[in-house]
Amino acid sequence: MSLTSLSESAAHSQRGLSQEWLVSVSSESEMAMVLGYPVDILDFKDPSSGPLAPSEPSLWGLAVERLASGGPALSAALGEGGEAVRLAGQVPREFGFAKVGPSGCQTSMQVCDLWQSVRKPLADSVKLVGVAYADSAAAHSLSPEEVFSNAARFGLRHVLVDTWSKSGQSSLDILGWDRIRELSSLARRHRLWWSLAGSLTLDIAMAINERRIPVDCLGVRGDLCEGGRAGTLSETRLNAWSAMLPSRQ
Ligand SMILES: O=C[C@H](O)COP(=O)(O)O
Repeated sequence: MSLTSLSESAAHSQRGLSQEWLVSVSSESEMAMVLGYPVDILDFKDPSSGPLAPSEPSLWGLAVERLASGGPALSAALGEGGEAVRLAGQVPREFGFAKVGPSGCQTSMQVCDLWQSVRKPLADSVKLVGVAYADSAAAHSLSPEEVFSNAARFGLRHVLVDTWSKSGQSSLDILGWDRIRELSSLARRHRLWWSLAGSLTLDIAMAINERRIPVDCLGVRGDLCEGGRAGTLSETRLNAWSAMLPSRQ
């Protein structure tokens, strides 16, 4: 869909997005820009270095200073494996969430060991989010269904489905509607808050709502940028998404 038709459909549609909205930012200036929009979760990552690559921890500290008097919940991408374990202790206790990638974890024991190692140095106030990759074979990781079940058994309350390859294929392209609906049921059954991300577009977000699939949060980066997810955030695209969040206008 072109940007013009995107804005038109947003402006004229009676439909809206009912989920929480997570937006990933990579710099102080992007953070400042996004704070002008009705974002629920401000997520920090370095999109040019991988699906879940961490931004500089100094940016986390700046966010805490900037949002001392309130604002969206803060989230830090910690990367995968050992990198996440090393960084976990630096996540400020004011952050709401820390996300760890499961690439290379091909058994329940491996993913639970990773969560255990990351959770230990995390402040108690920071909720650990178990990430599942839609393209799990490419990431050499457990499937989203397996991650959800393990997360529930391990005691996590938050999971996020993302894409590992960032090849342009969305989570929907990879999983299809039936599997997304089943993941939704699985999350409900396990009482997990779940977020869907992975090259989501506004069209996909609207289709999720039209189909009334219970997703708690939609995570976005690429569709808000000019020049791909490693490019720059676009006010036009942020406006188009915001216009679909009528309850928060
Ligand atoms: O956590 C959410 C991700 O940053 C989504 O990134 P993406 O929309 O570029 O796949």
